[in-house]
Amino acid sequence: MRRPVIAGNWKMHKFIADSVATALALKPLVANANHCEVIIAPVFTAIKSVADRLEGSNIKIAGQDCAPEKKHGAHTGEVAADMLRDAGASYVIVGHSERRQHYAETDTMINRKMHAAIAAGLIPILCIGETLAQREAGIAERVVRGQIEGGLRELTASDLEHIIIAYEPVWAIGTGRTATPEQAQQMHSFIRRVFAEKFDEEASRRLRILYGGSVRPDNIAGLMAQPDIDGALVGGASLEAETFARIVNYDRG
Ligand SMILES: O=C(CO)COP(=O)(O)O
Repeated sequence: MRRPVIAGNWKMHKFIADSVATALALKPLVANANHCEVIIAPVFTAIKSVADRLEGSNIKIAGQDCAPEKKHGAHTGEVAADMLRDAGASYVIVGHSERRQHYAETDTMINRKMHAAIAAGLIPILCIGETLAQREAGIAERVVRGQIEGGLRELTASDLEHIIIAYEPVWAIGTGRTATPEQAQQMHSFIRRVFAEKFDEEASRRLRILYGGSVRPDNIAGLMAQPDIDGALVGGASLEAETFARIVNYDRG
């Protein structure tokens, strides 16, 4: 059985005080959510404050990105994976489409970040997904396969045990246009097949694949009912504690 993961990506939102207030409001609302892992990803500057206030709770912290370098050094503006860990994070989002699109992150760079995250003891959440143009051109699967192969290059079997993949079709992010549960399921099942083919059948059965892109309280249950959807990476709807808690506490039938 794969334990579901519901993660909130706060992107570049919230000052420290608001981050802490949202986290503290969320805490009692998800305290009984034993069916899943609950993760929030605040901005770098708020991680330590949020982590301190959530200590002992069932909410875990993710960074939104990390440096590709493992060793500390002259890398202005970067935050090392072990620094995130030091601040209280146990997960890190890697290769989000906004970083691929707006900050020119390549699969090669994303692969280095995966290695750095794992070396620091963080669980990386590797984001993959095609653009609308790629879907319309009929190359969505080819793109996703390339992102899996590129992103996971030279990871060992034991590394692969610990990663999470998030399928986030770019056309569904922040657009209100969610993939249908069937569209998402189709790609999730493809991702699991590629993973089994490239790596190992057994690990592919344990791999958790999250869906991201306009997830809301009213569409989460339909997505989670699909056999290969193991959770969600939520953007906009994770910013408000009450709304995110409704997603975490989705109707499990
Ligand atoms: O990018 C996302 C999560 O990483 C999804 O964002 P939205 O939920 O706002 O569409």
